[in-house]
Amino acid sequence: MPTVLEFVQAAKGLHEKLVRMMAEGLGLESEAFLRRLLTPEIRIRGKFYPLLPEGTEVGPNLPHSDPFATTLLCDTASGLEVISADTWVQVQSVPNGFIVNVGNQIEILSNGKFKSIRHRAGRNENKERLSLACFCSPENDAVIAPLEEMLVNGQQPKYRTVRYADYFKSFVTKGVNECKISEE
Ligand SMILES: O=C(O)CCC(=O)C(=O)O
Ligand SMILES: [Fe+2]
Repeated sequence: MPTVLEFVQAAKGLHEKLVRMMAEGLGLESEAFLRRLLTPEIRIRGKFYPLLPEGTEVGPNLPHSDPFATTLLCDTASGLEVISADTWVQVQSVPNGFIVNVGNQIEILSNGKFKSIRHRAGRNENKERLSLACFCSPENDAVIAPLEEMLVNGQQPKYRTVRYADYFKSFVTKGVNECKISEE
């Protein structure tokens, strides 16, 4: 099998395993999220961040949360930043490992128990950086809404019901920077 397809298959397996563990972590049946996401769709995107001469002006890296279910990211040097207590914190690159972002779809399904992390991608100040992101999405026709199991003890849904393809279209139209999860 070609290497890229093998990689995508492995990423899909890891995504499914993680999503099962997340459901179990909330005390739900292990398939509770996957049943709603239907067949996961995986897209990969590579980005190269060159080492730039000192003083080079670069545009801002847009803060955003990923519109997918999860993002699995590997990189060759640190550069991703996440917001923590109103401060941007650089995420340590993990050699031969993945950084896992919870995406908006898991936040919605869990009715906000899992937070889709706000992040921005950047260069490393000291060396060039290559990142490879695996975006793991629900199927286009998947209907995403807070799971009924999350609406116990009077909990109200914090997000409206969306069809994934419509959600994604709105995300792309508005631009990552302008979208709030509940509006997307
Ligand atoms: O290149 C990175 O570090 C992450 C890129 C990213 O956040 C994205 O493509 O959504
Ligand atoms: Fe992202």
